Amino acid sequence: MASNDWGFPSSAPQMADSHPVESAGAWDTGNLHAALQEQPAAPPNNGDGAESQAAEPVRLEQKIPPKLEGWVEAAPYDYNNTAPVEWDGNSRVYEWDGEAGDVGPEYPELELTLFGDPANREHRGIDFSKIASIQLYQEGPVRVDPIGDFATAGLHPVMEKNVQLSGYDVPTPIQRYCLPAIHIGYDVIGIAPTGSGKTGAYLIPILNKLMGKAKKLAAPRPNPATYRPGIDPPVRAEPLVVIVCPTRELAVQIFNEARKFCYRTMLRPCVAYGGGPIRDQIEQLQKGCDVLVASPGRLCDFMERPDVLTLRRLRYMVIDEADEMLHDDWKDEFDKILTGGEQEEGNIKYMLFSATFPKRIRDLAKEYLSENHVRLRVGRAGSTHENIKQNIVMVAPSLKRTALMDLLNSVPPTRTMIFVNSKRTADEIDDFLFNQGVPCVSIHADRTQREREAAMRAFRAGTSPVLIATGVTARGIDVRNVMHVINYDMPSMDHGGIQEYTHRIGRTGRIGHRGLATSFYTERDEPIASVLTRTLLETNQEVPDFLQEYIPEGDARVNLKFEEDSDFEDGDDAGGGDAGGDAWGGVGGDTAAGGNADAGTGGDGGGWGAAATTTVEDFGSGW
Ligand SMILES: Nc1ncnc2c1ncn2[C@@H]1O[C@H](COP(=O)(O)OP(=O)(O)OP(=O)(O)O)[C@@H](O)[C@H]1O
Repeated sequence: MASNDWGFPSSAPQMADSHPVESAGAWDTGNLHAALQEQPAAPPNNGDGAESQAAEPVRLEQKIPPKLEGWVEAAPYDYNNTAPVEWDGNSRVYEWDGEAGDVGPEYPELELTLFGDPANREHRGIDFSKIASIQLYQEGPVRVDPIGDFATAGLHPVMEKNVQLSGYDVPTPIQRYCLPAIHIGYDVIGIAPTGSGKTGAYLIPILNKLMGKAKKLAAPRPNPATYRPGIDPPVRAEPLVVIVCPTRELAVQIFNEARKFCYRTMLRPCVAYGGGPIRDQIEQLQKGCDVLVASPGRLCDFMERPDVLTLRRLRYMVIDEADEMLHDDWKDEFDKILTGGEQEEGNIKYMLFSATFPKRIRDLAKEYLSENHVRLRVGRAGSTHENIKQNIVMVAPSLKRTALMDLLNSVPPTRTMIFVNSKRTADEIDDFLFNQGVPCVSIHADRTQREREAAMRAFRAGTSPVLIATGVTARGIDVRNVMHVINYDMPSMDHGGIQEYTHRIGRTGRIGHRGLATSFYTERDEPIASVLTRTLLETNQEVPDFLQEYIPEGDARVNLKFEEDSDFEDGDDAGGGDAGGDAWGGVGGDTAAGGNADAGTGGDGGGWGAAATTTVEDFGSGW
């Protein structure tokens, strides 16, 4: 389709021309095509344990539609497939046979499974000049000196190798500060944009710190080389590290990262998540578990079985996607996890991470974190970054489906995530797109875990490059080369509002890559209009005509104010010390005025979440 009535880019070159801030090349077709060529027809080894298991999910109609030009063929779900389910939680981990000292030997075959093909390991296309210019703010009673690179970070040689194998050449800003903070032994709150490496920011230093000490700290476990499940006596899981996150998909993803960083160490990672096979999960735990990644419901369930799990050895508790975890829906589980598992208070370091930062996290932090904790923030909490080009398109509700097809046809076929606000819409859009020949899958809370895992595998493998999801199920999901995020429904202000928008569009433009986010806007979305407009302005995006009336008066960029900042409490900074009120709020402002900002190369205001012209005062002053 050459043109359309919706204002979509009608071809990739037009996208290049229409990008308001980037120099030539940011949106050229070369980037898009290169990314597309990185999607192999056969499932690639993404190092996520998904390589050989792609399957398709359920949808209402199963007749195979004609293939849509440019896309791989849409495949129906195979109800006759009676093969045993390959649960993600059973993916192979490095197993130490107890004889090799603190560090185990290399296993090239497992290395390939964990880290993928060496040819694909480096993170091509990352704009590290941008990363170096990102501003980071430290606040609170303690400050740390950042590391410059991984080589001089004091990592154990095996961890350094694992970092290399993961394709990490240069630490991201949140990693530069988290590594020393966790190494020294502080509690940490880390707030950084979507896709900026928060998982590595806590996993690398925590596991590094435990390396070499596992013999002393970890519970005894059977020798995996000789252990016979069901015959030999099992052990109870006594993890040193627990990582809690809100969704099953994210738990699996973090587990897969932990599998990489635990390679050749004595530390054994496990994952526990709702919907997954409880028996298998218990069997895994009974082989010993040092690092447990879990969704809250299943974790609480296991905590009630003291023969399966105890937290008495716990040293590190990480809460990922902390703001979602603090949602009232999770309150009971959360209280229980933080206080009800035999853990020894005083021995545990707490870490909270998220891209968005509502007041609830700050209150929780005060309750659980030690007074001497480190608070790190990259850009304004909840800000989106300029790597993502954001288009907002006015669409009549009745024409959304047509608009969606036009949109998909107006850019080259690429890995795409489509967000909707209800499970029903997810089903309907999945059905609709499938029947149009679009190779899609969908996930939402009513799907069985088997279907959810099959859908994620197919999406990661590229056999179904379009994923339809409700917002919450896709929190934190990291899939390479998602080039386009579509908000078929704009997030509602009652369910996450602009923070939800930030998390959703953050599925693209990750770790220095570029991405496109297109959001359908209807008259019913008026409640989000004002904060959406300010978000667009903050990251130098084009504001469409129908949102012009929401641009703040005066110098628009200077007058940006965000509700979530307005409840920052003055004088709540236990130590402060840096000039200018030590705020976390500054977005690309003058370092002197903005407190303890680290702008790497001096900052051009063009980094992730950084908008050059806003001042610190606009966002309040500290906690
Ligand atoms: N230093 C690094 N160099 C190269 N790639 C990295 C580095 N750190 C992390 N990555 C990769 O960047 C991607 C995004 O990282 P991650 O998922 O941790 O982001 P995040 O900040 O947790 O995002 P979100 O807020 O959306 O959950 C991952 O694929 C990860 O492997």
